[in-house]
Formats: sequence, C-alpha cells, structure tokens
Amino acid sequence: MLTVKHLAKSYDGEKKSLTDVSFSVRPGEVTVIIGPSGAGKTTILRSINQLIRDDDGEILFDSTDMRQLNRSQLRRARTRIGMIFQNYNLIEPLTAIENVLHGCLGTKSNLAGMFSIYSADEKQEALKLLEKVGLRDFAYQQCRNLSGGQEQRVGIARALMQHPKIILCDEPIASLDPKSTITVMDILRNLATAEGISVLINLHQVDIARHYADHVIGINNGQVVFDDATSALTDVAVTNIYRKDANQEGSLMYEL
Ligand SMILES: Nc1ncnc2c1ncn2[C@@H]1O[C@H](COP(=O)(O)OP(=O)(O)OP(=O)(O)O)[C@@H](O)[C@H]1O
Repeated sequence: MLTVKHLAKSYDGEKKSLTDVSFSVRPGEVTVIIGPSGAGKTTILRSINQLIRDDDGEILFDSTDMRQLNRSQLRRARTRIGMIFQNYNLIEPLTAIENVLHGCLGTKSNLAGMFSIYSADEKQEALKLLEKVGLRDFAYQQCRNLSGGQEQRVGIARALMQHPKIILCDEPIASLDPKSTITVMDILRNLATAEGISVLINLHQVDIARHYADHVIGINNGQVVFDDATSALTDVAVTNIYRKDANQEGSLMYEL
C-alpha cells in the first residue's frame, strides 16, 4: 500500500540526508522506523506526504507516485494520510472537538474551510472519535488545558477524521510519561489490528518498537540498514542500527 523506492534527499545539495532508501509498509501493520538522532527518520516521514520535497526516487501510495502529483492531486492524496507529531500540532485555544474537525478540512471547499462550517454528521463523527480515544468528556475543553497524553489522543482523533489509509507518526510519544505512552501506543496498535489502518512510526525507544511493531526499519546515516520482522530485531541487530560508523562500510543490510 506504501512503497518507497530509492528515495534520496540533500537539504543543502552537498550532504546527503537520505541515500537510496527503499522499503514497504503493508496494510494493517505497525511499522516502526528506528535509528540514531539525525539518521533521517523525520526526513523519510515528511517526504512520504511531500511536506519535504525529496530529490529522487518513488513514493508509491496506492500505486500512485506522490512525487508526480500536482497541487490539487497532492491535496486529495494527503486527505488519506494522517499525520501525528511529537508536539501534537493542535490549535491550543480551540476545543478538542474543533481540532478534531480540522481533520476534515482537506475535503472541504475553501469557503467552508475558512469559516469552519461543519455538518451535523461531521460533528457527530468527531464526538465518536473522541469517545474512541477516551476523551468524550473533554470534547469542549480547550486543548491548552489538556495533558500531553490527552493532546496526543486528540491528534489521533483528528487524523482519524481524515479516514486515513495510513497514519504517519513522528515520535508520537517523545514528550509523554510512561502511562500516556502505553495509552497512545495501544490506540495506534489497535487502529492497525482492528481497522486495518497502516501505522508508520518514528521512534527512539527500541523496547517500545519491539513490543508494538510488526515490522522494523533501521536507518543509519540516511540508509536502510535493517528491514525485517520485529522478531528478527536481535540485540546484535540493534547495535548495528545504532553503530557510529555504519556509513563507512557501504551497504550494511544486516544478515540474520
Ligand atoms: N531543514 C533542514 N535543513 C538542513 N538539514 C536538515 C534539515 N532537516 C534535517 N536536516 C539534516 O538531515 C539529517 C536527517 O535529519 P532528520 O531530522 O530526518 O533525522 P532524524 O533521524 O529524524 O533525527 P532525530 O531522531 O534527532 O529527530 C540530519 O543530518 C539533519 O541535520
């Protein structure tokens, strides 16, 4: 459902942030990307929905290359790709339900979007999604009064309002305490298992990756150095993903 082929990116035209990155994400699976700081995880995620324009490669989302779409085609394609951020990216003075409703802005006319005009059905759906993430009672609270874990759950409900086929999560638990981490990861896991939504997550926590992922991609210095089922993520494989000199030996695809 998502296949990335030979993705390359340099921000300054000199240093390569991504070199020939290829991997696939399967429907209904949780795929976790791990790797050292600066390895290129965020660049990969943001290239998928073209928040960052990469330099080369293919990003096939439902067989369409995201890199070849014009503005309106890209806008349409993005409506099926949810995004969850480390810092939640909510509009803090707005209520939880208003933020969730923003998830369907991409499907609205400019005028309806500008004046935040939502149908009764859309409001009902937003309430149901808040219920799904355990926040029905907080629907009319301003997001600035919610905890970090609650804000991230609003972010998930907002992504679900898009009816996504895939949700991209950039370090979704980096700012959360252990209890909120489990709540958020359980919700993401359940979306994949119960609803068949693909979930692609950048993470720093290897133990969380091992617990929740079906598949793990290891990135080091802009290259894929591990691409396998979570059961294959041995301690040796983790050491290889995080090693400092991985770039000096060409392809280090770990052999199991
Ligand atoms: N806007 C930018 N301009 C220039 N270089 C950038 C920019 N964003 C990222 N980079 C560089 O690209 C490389 C990959 O960065 P990226 O943020 O994708 O890594 P990451 O694995 O997500 O790191 P972290 O785990 O610390 O978030 C790094 O060398 C980084 O310095």
